[in-house]
Amino acid sequence: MIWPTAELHIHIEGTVESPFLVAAARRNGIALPTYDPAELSARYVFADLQSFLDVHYSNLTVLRTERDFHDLALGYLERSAAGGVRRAEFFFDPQTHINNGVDLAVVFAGLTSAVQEARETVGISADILLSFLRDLGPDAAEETFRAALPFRDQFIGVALDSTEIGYPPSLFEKVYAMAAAEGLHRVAHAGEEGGPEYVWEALDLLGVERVDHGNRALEDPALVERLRAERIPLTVCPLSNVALRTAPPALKDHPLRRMLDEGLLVTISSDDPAYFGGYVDDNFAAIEREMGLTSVELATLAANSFVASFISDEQRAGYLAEVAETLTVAESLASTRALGE
Ligand code: HPA
Ligand SMILES: [Zn+2]
Repeated sequence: MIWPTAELHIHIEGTVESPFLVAAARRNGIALPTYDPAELSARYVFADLQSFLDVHYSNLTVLRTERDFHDLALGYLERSAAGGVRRAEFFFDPQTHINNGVDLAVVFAGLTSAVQEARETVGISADILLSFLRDLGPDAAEETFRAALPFRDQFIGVALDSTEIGYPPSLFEKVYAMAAAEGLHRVAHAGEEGGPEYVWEALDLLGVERVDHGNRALEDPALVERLRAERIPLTVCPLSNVALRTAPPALKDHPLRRMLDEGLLVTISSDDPAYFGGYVDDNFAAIEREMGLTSVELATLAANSFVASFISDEQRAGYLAEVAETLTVAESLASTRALGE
């Protein structure tokens, strides 16, 4: 079953599939360790977040031109639309590209034209979140934010990613206040590798509307209560967590089970699908298969994604009706199967 969903935790740079990487490297004359896409993908075995980020940032030197960013984002939007995604709110890391010598105007031009094209061709609604690299520190984030202000109408919010431990949300209070003053949405990665205190800080000091990952919030009962009471969404990425060893190796042991049981507003996303084994539909298929989630639970996750997304109430109502219809179909298929057994 393909569930209609909103994908809320997706790094556009993490959608750089190996064949695309090789093609862009050849076009732009950038050296890669190998030009065999299968060999590149075979190297994607990670011990933790940092070991992934090292490979990821090294790959991203291939992205140079407006076309590169356009084709990357369009490829993601088309692929995810085919997997049921109706709405995507994707991150990009401006600092990575600026540090690679690419002008911010080039990045925005490519991404924004892809968003427009995909809306027309495959009917997906998408918006862009500007994400700061926490390991480059608060001054760099503020400088990046000021550099992005001329493009204010091309992104709807700010985010925080990269190496978590040692770079707590508190460092970024000022830049988040600047974003709030601009009327931008605010989200942040917290509790992926960092402890519950990172999630508290993201809520209390950055004023985030959603927490990206948030897995380690479960270690603190008072925090779980806060997330539940305030209906704060967690954008959970099951296949990413297994690949980066931030969850147990077997999906059946993933904290998603407890999050659902605790009544948290959990959503499912793919994070960096080119590296972690799949897109949102692949994540749904994996949790259904490995965790034995019921159709009602899968529908809840799909509905939660629209509840948590930055869309109008009218759009939300339309998407939620679609989730309800899909649940009806899933349940009738299940009862037909049961009758045949
Ligand atoms: O999962 C992630 N965590 C932090 N930073 C990232 N940048 C890309 N993916 C990630
Ligand atoms: Zn992420």
